[in-house]
Amino acid sequence: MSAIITRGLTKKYGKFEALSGLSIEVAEGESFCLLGPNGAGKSTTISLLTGSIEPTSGNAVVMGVDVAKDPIGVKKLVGIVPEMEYPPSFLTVREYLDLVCSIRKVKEPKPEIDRWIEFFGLGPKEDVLCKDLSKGTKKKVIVSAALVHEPKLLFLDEPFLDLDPIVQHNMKDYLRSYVKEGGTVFLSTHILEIAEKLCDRTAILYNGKLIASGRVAELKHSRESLEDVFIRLVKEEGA
Ligand SMILES: Nc1ncnc2c1ncn2[C@@H]1O[C@H](COP(=O)(O)OP(=O)(O)OP(=O)(O)O)[C@@H](O)[C@H]1O
Repeated sequence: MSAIITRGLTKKYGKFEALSGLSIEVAEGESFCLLGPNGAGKSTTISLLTGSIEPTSGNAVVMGVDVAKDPIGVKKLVGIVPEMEYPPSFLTVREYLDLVCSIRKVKEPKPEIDRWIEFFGLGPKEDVLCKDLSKGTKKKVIVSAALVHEPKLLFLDEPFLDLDPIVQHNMKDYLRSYVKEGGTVFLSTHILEIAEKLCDRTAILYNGKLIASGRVAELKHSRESLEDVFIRLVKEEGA
């Protein structure tokens, strides 16, 4: 079954088209990477797929749910790490994760919360108000909140930003095993080295348009890295 299907997905702000007729399909159990220069439309795509904004035209179906018709229904099924989001300043780390578990109706929240607190080394900070955390620690809390209800599909918008190299490494390992066990990852990142290691397929956006998509290996010429592919395709498009 497809985890994500979009058909002609378009978002306009006035006359400006932030996303133009995106049609893609992501299978369950796949690790899919959305790439593109600044302003290409990556966050717009994730916001449309998670029901945070409405499309101007076209449609998206996520885990069998039509996003425009049931945006709340989609949120229940997926984990989301938005690009720019901080946990609520007035809650401690544990209180926030507790709140997320109760909203997502996690049956046994404590072991789940303990698991992510341990994974991200948040133990010494679990009773600290989120407003008093460092930027990277806030990111760890946001990622924990996306994972704590064990969703089958993860939307990750620059999830590695602000995380130290050890945490990035552990996250990569976790995401690999998550996909191996049947989870689906939809990742947007500028860290192409990570994208190359994690993703089976990719789509590259430029000025809101899809300029390339396919298996990472198939987009490469001979010895190219994903970074080489990205720079070549974006330069060709720009020219
Ligand atoms: N609310 C808005 N009103 C007007 N324009 C917007 C709005 N939100 C996004 N845009 C524009 O849509 C385009 C795509 O933005 P988006 O955030 O999706 O890009 P991105 O690929 O995620 O970029 P980055 O890599 O810099 O995060 C940009 O030109 C942006 O300025």
